[in-house]
Amino acid sequence: MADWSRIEALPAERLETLFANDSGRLARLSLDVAGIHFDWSKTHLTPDAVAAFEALARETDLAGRREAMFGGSHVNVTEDRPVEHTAERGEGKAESVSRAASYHARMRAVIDAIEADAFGPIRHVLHVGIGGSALGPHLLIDALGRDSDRYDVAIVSNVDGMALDDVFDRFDPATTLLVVASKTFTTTETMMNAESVIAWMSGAGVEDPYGRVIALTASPEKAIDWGVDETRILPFSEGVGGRYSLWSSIGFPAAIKLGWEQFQELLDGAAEMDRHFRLAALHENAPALAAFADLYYTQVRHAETRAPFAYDERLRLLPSYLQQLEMESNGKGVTVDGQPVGRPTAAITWGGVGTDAQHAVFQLLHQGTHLVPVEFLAVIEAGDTLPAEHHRQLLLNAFAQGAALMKGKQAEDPARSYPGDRPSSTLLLERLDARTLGALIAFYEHRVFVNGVLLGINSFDQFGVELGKEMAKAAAQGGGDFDPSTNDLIARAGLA
Ligand SMILES: O=P(O)(O)OC[C@H]1O[C@](O)(CO)[C@@H](O)[C@@H]1O
Repeated sequence: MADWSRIEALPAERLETLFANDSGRLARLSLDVAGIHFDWSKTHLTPDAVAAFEALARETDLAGRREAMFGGSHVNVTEDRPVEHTAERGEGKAESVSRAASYHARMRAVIDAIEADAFGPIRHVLHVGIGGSALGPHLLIDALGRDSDRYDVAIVSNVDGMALDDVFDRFDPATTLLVVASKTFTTTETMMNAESVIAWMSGAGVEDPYGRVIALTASPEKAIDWGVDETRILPFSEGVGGRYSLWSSIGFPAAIKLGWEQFQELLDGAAEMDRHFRLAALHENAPALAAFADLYYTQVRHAETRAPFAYDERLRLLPSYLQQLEMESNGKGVTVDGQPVGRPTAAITWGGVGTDAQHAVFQLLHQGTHLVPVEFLAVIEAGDTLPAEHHRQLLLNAFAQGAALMKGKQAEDPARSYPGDRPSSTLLLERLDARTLGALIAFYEHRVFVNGVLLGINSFDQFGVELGKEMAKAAAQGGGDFDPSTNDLIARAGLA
Protein backbone atom coordinates (compact mmCIF):
# COMPACT_ATOMS: atom_id res chain seq x y z
CA MET A 1 0.00 0.00 0.00
CA ALA A 2 1.30 3.44 -0.94
CA ASP A 3 1.98 5.89 1.85
CA TRP A 4 -0.47 8.79 1.77
CA SER A 5 0.43 10.12 5.23
CA ARG A 6 2.50 13.04 3.92
CA ILE A 7 -0.36 14.09 1.65
CA GLU A 8 -3.00 13.66 4.32
CA ALA A 9 -0.96 15.82 6.70
CA LEU A 10 -0.78 18.80 4.31
CA PRO A 11 -1.89 22.03 6.01
CA ALA A 12 -5.21 23.49 4.89
CA GLU A 13 -4.54 27.14 4.22
CA ARG A 14 -7.03 29.43 2.55
CA LEU A 15 -6.49 30.10 -1.11
CA GLU A 16 -6.20 33.82 -0.60
CA THR A 17 -3.51 33.26 2.02
CA LEU A 18 -1.63 31.01 -0.37
CA PHE A 19 -1.67 33.80 -2.97
CA ALA A 20 -0.70 36.46 -0.44
CA ASN A 21 2.28 34.48 0.82
CA ASP A 22 3.71 33.40 -2.49
CA SER A 23 4.24 35.82 -5.35
CA GLY A 24 5.38 32.96 -7.60
CA ARG A 25 2.19 30.96 -7.11
CA LEU A 26 0.46 31.84 -10.38
CA ALA A 27 3.58 31.21 -12.45
CA ARG A 28 4.25 27.91 -10.74
CA LEU A 29 0.75 26.59 -11.06
CA SER A 30 -0.01 27.63 -14.61
CA LEU A 31 1.18 26.08 -17.85
CA ASP A 32 0.77 26.46 -21.59
CA VAL A 33 0.61 23.29 -23.63
CA ALA A 34 -0.65 22.72 -27.16
CA GLY A 35 -2.74 25.89 -27.36
CA ILE A 36 -4.25 25.45 -23.88
CA HIS A 37 -3.51 27.62 -20.87
CA PHE A 38 -3.95 25.66 -17.63
CA ASP A 39 -4.33 27.48 -14.31
CA TRP A 40 -4.41 25.54 -11.03
CA SER A 41 -3.47 28.53 -8.86
CA LYS A 42 -7.00 28.70 -7.43
CA THR A 43 -6.68 25.13 -6.13
CA HIS A 44 -5.04 24.27 -2.81
CA LEU A 45 -1.97 22.79 -4.49
CA THR A 46 1.23 24.16 -2.95
CA PRO A 47 4.89 23.37 -3.62
CA ASP A 48 4.73 20.98 -0.63
CA ALA A 49 1.62 19.28 -1.96
CA VAL A 50 3.13 18.89 -5.42
CA ALA A 51 6.31 17.48 -3.88
CA ALA A 52 4.27 15.02 -1.78
CA PHE A 53 2.42 13.85 -4.87
CA GLU A 54 5.68 13.57 -6.79
CA ALA A 55 6.93 11.30 -4.02
CA LEU A 56 3.77 9.21 -4.27
CA ALA A 57 4.25 9.04 -8.04
CA ARG A 58 7.76 7.67 -7.48
CA GLU A 59 6.47 5.17 -4.96
CA THR A 60 3.74 3.96 -7.32
CA ASP A 61 6.18 4.01 -10.26
CA LEU A 62 4.12 6.39 -12.38
CA ALA A 63 7.02 6.85 -14.80
CA GLY A 64 7.38 3.09 -15.23
CA ARG A 65 3.63 2.58 -15.65
CA ARG A 66 3.50 5.39 -18.19
CA GLU A 67 6.32 3.89 -20.24
CA ALA A 68 4.71 0.46 -19.93
CA MET A 69 1.51 1.88 -21.41
CA PHE A 70 3.26 3.67 -24.29
CA GLY A 71 5.54 0.65 -24.79
CA GLY A 72 2.66 -1.77 -25.34
CA SER A 73 2.90 -3.86 -22.14
CA HIS A 74 -0.31 -5.44 -20.93
CA VAL A 75 -1.11 -2.72 -18.41
CA ASN A 76 -4.78 -3.65 -18.59
CA VAL A 77 -4.01 -6.58 -16.34
CA THR A 78 -7.51 -7.87 -15.70
CA GLU A 79 -8.13 -8.25 -19.42
CA ASP A 80 -4.50 -9.09 -20.19
CA ARG A 81 -4.24 -6.48 -22.94
CA PRO A 82 -2.07 -3.57 -23.93
CA VAL A 83 -3.56 -0.07 -23.91
CA GLU A 84 -3.14 1.25 -27.41
CA HIS A 85 -5.16 4.43 -27.89
CA THR A 86 -2.03 6.59 -28.04
CA ALA A 87 -0.76 4.47 -30.96
CA GLU A 88 -3.78 5.75 -32.93
CA ARG A 89 -2.16 9.18 -32.89
CA GLY A 90 1.32 7.88 -33.62
CA GLU A 91 2.71 7.57 -30.08
CA GLY A 92 3.47 4.10 -28.78
CA LYS A 93 4.96 0.76 -29.70
CA ALA A 94 6.13 0.77 -33.34
CA GLU A 95 4.06 -2.26 -34.28
CA SER A 96 0.87 -0.78 -32.79
CA VAL A 97 1.53 2.58 -34.42
CA SER A 98 1.96 1.03 -37.86
CA ARG A 99 -1.15 -1.13 -37.45
CA ALA A 100 -3.16 1.95 -36.44
CA ALA A 101 -1.77 3.86 -39.43
CA SER A 102 -2.85 1.11 -41.82
CA TYR A 103 -6.36 1.08 -40.29
CA HIS A 104 -6.48 4.85 -40.71
CA ALA A 105 -5.43 4.53 -44.35
CA ARG A 106 -8.27 2.08 -44.91
CA MET A 107 -10.72 4.44 -43.21
CA ARG A 108 -9.55 7.31 -45.35
CA ALA A 109 -9.92 5.22 -48.53
CA VAL A 110 -13.52 4.35 -47.58
CA ILE A 111 -14.28 8.02 -46.98
CA ASP A 112 -12.79 8.87 -50.38
CA ALA A 113 -14.97 6.17 -51.95
CA ILE A 114 -18.11 7.53 -50.26
CA GLU A 115 -17.25 11.02 -51.43
CA ALA A 116 -16.85 9.62 -54.96
CA ASP A 117 -20.38 8.13 -54.72
CA ALA A 118 -19.19 4.51 -54.72
CA PHE A 119 -22.06 3.80 -52.29
CA GLY A 120 -24.53 5.72 -54.43
CA PRO A 121 -25.46 9.26 -53.52
CA ILE A 122 -24.99 9.60 -49.75
CA ARG A 123 -26.31 12.67 -47.98
CA HIS A 124 -27.09 11.31 -44.52
CA VAL A 125 -24.88 9.32 -42.17
CA LEU A 126 -26.70 7.47 -39.39
CA HIS A 127 -24.22 6.28 -36.77
CA VAL A 128 -25.49 3.79 -34.19
CA GLY A 129 -23.30 3.03 -31.19
CA ILE A 130 -23.38 3.62 -27.45
CA GLY A 131 -20.99 4.67 -24.65
CA GLY A 132 -17.50 5.03 -26.05
CA SER A 133 -18.80 4.15 -29.48
CA ALA A 134 -20.94 7.30 -29.51
CA LEU A 135 -19.88 9.91 -26.96
CA GLY A 136 -16.51 10.75 -28.53
CA PRO A 137 -17.64 11.16 -32.15
CA HIS A 138 -20.70 13.08 -30.94
CA LEU A 139 -18.53 15.51 -28.99
CA LEU A 140 -16.24 16.05 -31.99
CA ILE A 141 -19.08 16.70 -34.42
CA ASP A 142 -20.91 19.02 -32.05
CA ALA A 143 -17.75 20.95 -31.24
CA LEU A 144 -16.21 21.23 -34.69
CA GLY A 145 -18.84 20.36 -37.27
CA ARG A 146 -21.32 23.19 -36.87
CA ASP A 147 -20.25 25.04 -40.02
CA SER A 148 -19.66 21.95 -42.13
CA ASP A 149 -22.28 21.18 -44.77
CA ARG A 150 -20.50 18.01 -45.91
CA TYR A 151 -22.98 15.40 -44.62
CA ASP A 152 -25.90 15.30 -42.23
CA VAL A 153 -24.64 13.08 -39.44
CA ALA A 154 -26.83 11.72 -36.63
CA ILE A 155 -25.52 9.73 -33.68
CA VAL A 156 -28.08 7.44 -32.11
CA SER A 157 -27.25 5.52 -28.96
CA ASN A 158 -30.35 4.89 -26.88
CA VAL A 159 -32.42 1.75 -27.36
CA ASP A 160 -35.43 4.01 -26.75
CA GLY A 161 -37.07 3.97 -30.20
CA MET A 162 -37.78 7.69 -29.93
CA ALA A 163 -34.12 8.36 -30.64
CA LEU A 164 -34.30 6.60 -34.01
CA ASP A 165 -37.80 7.88 -34.77
CA ASP A 166 -36.49 11.44 -34.68
CA VAL A 167 -33.84 10.61 -37.26
CA PHE A 168 -36.19 8.62 -39.50
CA ASP A 169 -38.38 11.73 -39.69
CA ARG A 170 -35.60 13.81 -41.19
CA PHE A 171 -33.34 11.38 -43.11
CA ASP A 172 -34.04 9.94 -46.55
CA PRO A 173 -33.42 6.15 -46.53
CA ALA A 174 -32.36 6.32 -50.19
CA THR A 175 -29.39 8.55 -49.36
CA THR A 176 -28.52 7.25 -45.88
CA LEU A 177 -25.37 5.37 -44.93
CA LEU A 178 -25.70 3.22 -41.79
CA VAL A 179 -22.62 3.15 -39.59
CA VAL A 180 -22.66 0.43 -36.93
CA ALA A 181 -20.09 1.25 -34.26
CA SER A 182 -19.41 -1.39 -31.66
CA LYS A 183 -16.08 -2.63 -30.41
CA THR A 184 -17.59 -6.00 -29.49
CA PHE A 185 -20.38 -6.01 -32.09
CA THR A 186 -22.63 -7.60 -29.49
CA THR A 187 -24.02 -4.60 -27.57
CA THR A 188 -27.79 -5.06 -27.35
CA GLU A 189 -28.81 -1.44 -27.91
CA THR A 190 -26.56 -0.99 -30.92
CA MET A 191 -27.50 -4.25 -32.60
CA MET A 192 -31.20 -3.61 -32.07
CA ASN A 193 -30.91 -0.09 -33.47
CA ALA A 194 -28.90 -1.38 -36.44
CA GLU A 195 -31.58 -3.99 -37.24
CA SER A 196 -34.26 -1.31 -37.07
CA VAL A 197 -32.36 0.94 -39.48
CA ILE A 198 -32.00 -1.97 -41.91
CA ALA A 199 -35.76 -2.62 -41.62
CA TRP A 200 -36.47 1.09 -42.23
CA MET A 201 -34.31 1.06 -45.35
CA SER A 202 -35.84 -2.18 -46.65
CA GLY A 203 -39.33 -0.90 -45.93
CA ALA A 204 -38.56 2.17 -47.99
CA GLY A 205 -37.47 0.06 -50.96
CA VAL A 206 -33.68 0.29 -50.59
CA GLU A 207 -32.59 -2.80 -52.55
CA ASP A 208 -29.46 -3.85 -50.72
CA PRO A 209 -29.50 -2.18 -47.29
CA TYR A 210 -26.52 -4.23 -46.06
CA GLY A 211 -24.56 -2.76 -48.96
CA ARG A 212 -25.03 0.63 -47.27
CA VAL A 213 -23.51 -0.41 -43.96
CA ILE A 214 -20.10 0.47 -42.63
CA ALA A 215 -19.00 -1.40 -39.49
CA LEU A 216 -16.53 0.10 -37.00
CA THR A 217 -15.35 -2.68 -34.75
CA ALA A 218 -12.57 -4.66 -33.12
CA SER A 219 -14.56 -7.85 -33.84
CA PRO A 220 -14.69 -7.98 -37.66
CA GLU A 221 -15.78 -11.63 -37.76
CA LYS A 222 -18.95 -10.72 -35.80
CA ALA A 223 -19.70 -7.91 -38.24
CA ILE A 224 -19.33 -10.35 -41.13
CA ASP A 225 -21.69 -12.80 -39.41
CA TRP A 226 -24.19 -9.98 -39.01
CA GLY A 227 -24.11 -9.31 -42.75
CA VAL A 228 -21.50 -6.63 -43.37
CA ASP A 229 -19.21 -7.15 -46.35
CA GLU A 230 -15.58 -7.46 -45.33
CA THR A 231 -14.59 -4.52 -47.52
CA ARG A 232 -16.86 -2.23 -45.53
CA ILE A 233 -15.49 -3.11 -42.13
CA LEU A 234 -13.17 -0.56 -40.54
CA PRO A 235 -11.34 -2.42 -37.80
CA PHE A 236 -9.45 -1.18 -34.80
CA SER A 237 -7.30 -2.94 -32.24
CA GLU A 238 -8.61 -4.79 -29.22
CA GLY A 239 -6.16 -2.74 -27.13
CA VAL A 240 -8.10 0.48 -27.83
CA GLY A 241 -10.64 0.77 -25.01
CA GLY A 242 -14.20 1.85 -25.86
CA ARG A 243 -14.00 5.17 -24.02
CA TYR A 244 -10.57 5.83 -25.57
CA SER A 245 -11.62 4.94 -29.11
CA LEU A 246 -12.57 8.19 -30.83
CA TRP A 247 -9.09 8.27 -32.41
CA SER A 248 -9.67 4.95 -34.15
CA SER A 249 -12.25 4.06 -36.78
CA ILE A 250 -14.88 4.88 -34.14
CA GLY A 251 -14.08 8.48 -35.14
CA PHE A 252 -15.39 7.73 -38.65
CA PRO A 253 -18.55 9.92 -38.44
CA ALA A 254 -16.40 12.84 -37.29
CA ALA A 255 -13.85 12.23 -40.05
CA ILE A 256 -16.56 12.14 -42.72
CA LYS A 257 -18.29 15.22 -41.31
CA LEU A 258 -15.15 17.31 -40.82
CA GLY A 259 -12.95 15.94 -43.60
CA TRP A 260 -9.76 13.95 -43.23
CA GLU A 261 -7.49 16.94 -42.79
CA GLN A 262 -9.27 17.95 -39.59
CA PHE A 263 -9.32 14.40 -38.29
CA GLN A 264 -5.57 14.24 -38.78
CA GLU A 265 -5.21 17.56 -36.94
CA LEU A 266 -7.15 16.06 -34.04
CA LEU A 267 -4.70 13.15 -33.89
CA ASP A 268 -1.72 15.50 -34.13
CA GLY A 269 -3.00 17.65 -31.27
CA ALA A 270 -3.44 14.55 -29.11
CA ALA A 271 0.08 13.38 -30.02
CA GLU A 272 1.45 16.73 -28.87
CA MET A 273 -0.21 16.19 -25.50
CA ASP A 274 1.12 12.61 -25.42
CA ARG A 275 4.68 13.87 -25.83
CA HIS A 276 4.17 16.52 -23.17
CA PHE A 277 2.79 13.91 -20.76
CA ARG A 278 5.66 11.59 -21.49
CA LEU A 279 8.48 14.09 -21.27
CA ALA A 280 7.59 16.97 -18.94
CA ALA A 281 8.70 16.82 -15.30
CA LEU A 282 5.71 16.13 -13.08
CA HIS A 283 5.62 19.59 -11.48
CA GLU A 284 5.11 21.06 -14.94
CA ASN A 285 3.14 18.24 -16.47
CA ALA A 286 -0.50 19.19 -17.17
CA PRO A 287 -2.18 15.78 -16.73
CA ALA A 288 -0.10 15.08 -13.61
CA LEU A 289 -0.82 18.41 -11.93
CA ALA A 290 -4.54 18.07 -12.71
CA ALA A 291 -4.54 14.57 -11.19
CA PHE A 292 -2.65 15.82 -8.11
CA ALA A 293 -5.39 18.40 -7.56
CA ASP A 294 -8.11 15.76 -8.14
CA LEU A 295 -6.52 13.48 -5.56
CA TYR A 296 -5.92 16.27 -3.07
CA TYR A 297 -9.64 17.01 -3.04
CA THR A 298 -10.90 13.40 -3.02
CA GLN A 299 -8.38 12.08 -0.50
CA VAL A 300 -7.62 15.03 1.79
CA ARG A 301 -10.76 17.17 1.58
CA HIS A 302 -13.16 14.26 0.98
CA ALA A 303 -14.77 15.88 -2.05
CA GLU A 304 -17.11 13.36 -3.62
CA THR A 305 -17.73 15.13 -6.90
CA ARG A 306 -16.02 17.42 -9.37
CA ALA A 307 -17.68 19.66 -11.90
CA PRO A 308 -16.37 20.87 -15.26
CA PHE A 309 -18.31 23.79 -16.76
CA ALA A 310 -17.83 24.60 -20.42
CA TYR A 311 -18.19 28.31 -21.06
CA ASP A 312 -18.62 27.57 -24.74
CA GLU A 313 -21.64 25.97 -26.39
CA ARG A 314 -19.36 24.00 -28.69
CA LEU A 315 -18.09 22.07 -25.67
CA ARG A 316 -21.51 21.41 -24.17
CA LEU A 317 -21.10 17.63 -24.61
CA LEU A 318 -17.75 17.57 -22.86
CA PRO A 319 -19.16 16.95 -19.35
CA SER A 320 -21.02 13.82 -20.48
CA TYR A 321 -17.97 12.64 -22.43
CA LEU A 322 -15.88 13.10 -19.27
CA GLN A 323 -18.43 11.26 -17.16
CA GLN A 324 -17.75 8.04 -19.05
CA LEU A 325 -14.02 8.63 -19.35
CA GLU A 326 -13.51 9.36 -15.66
CA MET A 327 -16.17 7.29 -13.94
CA GLU A 328 -15.96 4.16 -16.10
CA SER A 329 -12.16 4.28 -15.86
CA ASN A 330 -11.64 5.03 -12.20
CA GLY A 331 -14.92 4.17 -10.50
CA LYS A 332 -13.35 1.03 -9.04
CA GLY A 333 -13.17 -0.59 -5.63
CA VAL A 334 -10.17 -2.89 -5.92
CA THR A 335 -6.52 -2.44 -6.78
CA VAL A 336 -4.68 -4.08 -9.67
CA ASP A 337 -3.88 -6.91 -7.22
CA GLY A 338 -7.55 -7.43 -6.39
CA GLN A 339 -7.29 -5.91 -2.89
CA PRO A 340 -9.82 -3.36 -1.58
CA VAL A 341 -8.53 0.14 -2.48
CA GLY A 342 -9.34 1.36 1.00
CA ARG A 343 -9.84 4.98 -0.05
CA PRO A 344 -12.18 6.91 -2.34
CA THR A 345 -11.55 6.41 -6.06
CA ALA A 346 -13.05 8.51 -8.87
CA ALA A 347 -15.04 11.57 -7.90
CA ILE A 348 -18.51 11.74 -9.43
CA THR A 349 -18.13 13.89 -12.52
CA TRP A 350 -20.97 16.24 -13.26
CA GLY A 351 -21.06 19.70 -14.76
CA GLY A 352 -22.71 21.79 -17.40
CA VAL A 353 -22.54 24.83 -19.60
CA GLY A 354 -21.87 28.41 -18.56
CA THR A 355 -23.52 30.79 -18.17
CA ASP A 356 -26.69 28.64 -17.95
CA ALA A 357 -25.37 26.68 -14.99
CA GLN A 358 -24.85 29.89 -13.00
CA HIS A 359 -28.62 30.27 -12.86
CA ALA A 360 -29.25 26.70 -11.83
CA VAL A 361 -26.55 24.90 -9.84
CA PHE A 362 -24.03 27.55 -8.83
CA GLN A 363 -25.97 28.37 -5.67
CA LEU A 364 -24.76 25.05 -4.23
CA LEU A 365 -21.21 25.69 -5.38
CA HIS A 366 -21.06 29.06 -3.62
CA GLN A 367 -22.96 28.37 -0.42
CA GLY A 368 -23.81 24.67 -0.22
CA THR A 369 -22.27 22.24 2.23
CA HIS A 370 -20.51 20.09 -0.38
CA LEU A 371 -17.02 20.93 -1.48
CA VAL A 372 -17.01 20.74 -5.29
CA PRO A 373 -13.77 21.42 -7.17
CA VAL A 374 -14.92 23.30 -10.27
CA GLU A 375 -13.21 23.34 -13.65
CA PHE A 376 -13.87 26.24 -16.00
CA LEU A 377 -13.27 25.74 -19.72
CA ALA A 378 -13.31 28.75 -22.02
CA VAL A 379 -12.09 29.66 -25.48
CA ILE A 380 -10.51 33.04 -26.24
CA GLU A 381 -11.51 33.13 -29.91
CA ALA A 382 -15.29 33.38 -30.26
CA GLY A 383 -17.11 30.82 -32.37
CA ASP A 384 -20.21 32.94 -32.97
CA THR A 385 -20.97 35.72 -35.43
CA LEU A 386 -22.72 38.00 -32.97
CA PRO A 387 -21.39 41.28 -31.59
CA ALA A 388 -18.19 40.75 -29.57
CA GLU A 389 -20.01 41.76 -26.40
CA HIS A 390 -21.58 38.27 -26.21
CA HIS A 391 -18.23 36.53 -26.01
CA ARG A 392 -16.82 39.18 -23.69
CA GLN A 393 -19.69 38.59 -21.27
CA LEU A 394 -19.25 34.83 -21.53
CA LEU A 395 -15.54 34.87 -20.69
CA LEU A 396 -15.83 37.48 -17.96
CA ASN A 397 -18.55 35.43 -16.30
CA ALA A 398 -16.32 32.36 -16.25
CA PHE A 399 -13.43 34.28 -14.72
CA ALA A 400 -15.63 36.16 -12.22
CA GLN A 401 -17.20 32.94 -10.97
CA GLY A 402 -13.77 31.48 -10.22
CA ALA A 403 -12.82 34.66 -8.37
CA ALA A 404 -16.07 34.69 -6.39
CA LEU A 405 -15.73 31.04 -5.37
CA MET A 406 -12.27 31.77 -4.01
CA LYS A 407 -12.89 35.15 -2.41
CA GLY A 408 -16.33 34.70 -0.88
CA LYS A 409 -17.97 37.54 0.99
CA GLN A 410 -18.85 38.19 4.59
CA ALA A 411 -22.18 39.82 5.37
CA GLU A 412 -24.02 40.39 8.63
CA ASP A 413 -26.81 38.21 7.39
CA PRO A 414 -25.52 34.60 7.28
CA ALA A 415 -27.87 33.83 4.39
CA ARG A 416 -26.06 36.46 2.36
CA SER A 417 -22.55 35.34 3.29
CA TYR A 418 -20.27 33.32 1.08
CA PRO A 419 -17.57 31.25 2.77
CA GLY A 420 -15.15 31.47 -0.17
CA ASP A 421 -11.99 29.35 -0.34
CA ARG A 422 -13.74 27.15 -2.91
CA PRO A 423 -11.34 25.76 -5.46
CA SER A 424 -11.44 25.99 -9.21
CA SER A 425 -9.11 25.37 -12.10
CA THR A 426 -9.32 27.06 -15.49
CA LEU A 427 -8.50 25.73 -18.94
CA LEU A 428 -8.35 28.57 -21.43
CA LEU A 429 -8.09 27.51 -25.07
CA GLU A 430 -6.62 29.89 -27.63
CA ARG A 431 -9.18 28.68 -30.15
CA LEU A 432 -11.38 25.63 -30.56
CA ASP A 433 -9.97 23.79 -33.54
CA ALA A 434 -9.38 20.09 -34.17
CA ARG A 435 -5.80 20.24 -32.98
CA THR A 436 -6.59 21.92 -29.67
CA LEU A 437 -9.57 19.65 -29.04
CA GLY A 438 -7.36 16.62 -29.68
CA ALA A 439 -4.86 17.89 -27.12
CA LEU A 440 -7.63 18.66 -24.64
CA ILE A 441 -9.16 15.18 -24.82
CA ALA A 442 -5.73 13.52 -24.57
CA PHE A 443 -5.03 15.67 -21.50
CA TYR A 444 -8.14 14.25 -19.83
CA GLU A 445 -7.18 10.69 -20.77
CA HIS A 446 -3.74 11.02 -19.20
CA ARG A 447 -5.13 12.72 -16.12
CA VAL A 448 -7.37 9.69 -15.62
CA PHE A 449 -4.32 7.45 -16.04
CA VAL A 450 -2.31 9.33 -13.38
CA ASN A 451 -5.26 9.16 -10.97
CA GLY A 452 -5.50 5.42 -11.60
CA VAL A 453 -1.79 4.72 -11.08
CA LEU A 454 -1.58 6.73 -7.86
CA LEU A 455 -4.65 4.93 -6.54
CA GLY A 456 -3.24 1.57 -7.63
CA ILE A 457 -6.24 0.68 -9.79
CA ASN A 458 -6.69 -0.53 -13.37
CA SER A 459 -8.32 2.33 -15.31
CA PHE A 460 -8.90 0.22 -18.40
CA ASP A 461 -11.49 -2.41 -17.52
CA GLN A 462 -15.20 -1.87 -16.76
CA PHE A 463 -16.59 -5.05 -15.24
CA GLY A 464 -19.03 -2.95 -13.21
CA VAL A 465 -21.30 -2.59 -16.22
CA GLU A 466 -21.74 -6.32 -16.77
CA LEU A 467 -24.15 -7.40 -14.02
CA GLY A 468 -26.91 -4.99 -15.03
CA LYS A 469 -26.52 -6.05 -18.67
CA GLU A 470 -26.77 -9.73 -17.74
CA MET A 471 -29.88 -9.18 -15.65
CA ALA A 472 -31.57 -7.11 -18.37
CA LYS A 473 -30.79 -9.85 -20.88
CA ALA A 474 -32.22 -12.50 -18.58
CA ALA A 475 -35.36 -10.41 -18.08
CA ALA A 476 -35.72 -9.88 -21.84
CA GLN A 477 -35.63 -13.65 -22.27
CA GLY A 478 -38.40 -14.03 -19.70
CA GLY A 479 -36.06 -15.35 -17.01
CA GLY A 480 -33.99 -13.87 -14.22
CA ASP A 481 -34.14 -14.36 -10.49
CA PHE A 482 -35.61 -11.08 -9.31
CA ASP A 483 -36.73 -9.63 -6.03
CA PRO A 484 -40.42 -8.88 -5.29
CA SER A 485 -40.07 -5.19 -6.15
CA THR A 486 -38.52 -5.86 -9.57
CA ASN A 487 -41.02 -8.62 -10.35
CA ASP A 488 -43.83 -6.23 -9.48
CA LEU A 489 -42.42 -3.49 -11.76
CA ILE A 490 -42.07 -5.96 -14.65
CA ALA A 491 -45.65 -7.11 -14.14
CA ARG A 492 -47.04 -3.57 -13.83
CA ALA A 493 -45.42 -2.58 -17.12
CA GLY A 494 -47.09 -5.59 -18.73
CA LEU A 495 -43.75 -7.25 -19.46
CA ALA A 496 -44.12 -10.46 -17.40
O1 LIG B 1 -18.48 -0.60 -28.43
P1 LIG B 1 -19.32 -1.59 -27.71
O2 LIG B 1 -18.67 -2.94 -27.61
O3 LIG B 1 -20.68 -1.68 -28.33
O4 LIG B 1 -19.50 -1.09 -26.24
C1 LIG B 1 -20.13 0.12 -25.96
C2 LIG B 1 -19.86 0.59 -24.57
O5 LIG B 1 -20.32 -0.36 -23.63
C3 LIG B 1 -19.42 -0.46 -22.55
O6 LIG B 1 -18.76 -1.67 -22.65
C4 LIG B 1 -20.11 -0.37 -21.21
O7 LIG B 1 -21.35 -0.94 -21.20
C5 LIG B 1 -18.47 0.70 -22.73
O8 LIG B 1 -17.27 0.50 -22.12
C6 LIG B 1 -18.40 0.79 -24.21
O9 LIG B 1 -17.89 2.02 -24.63
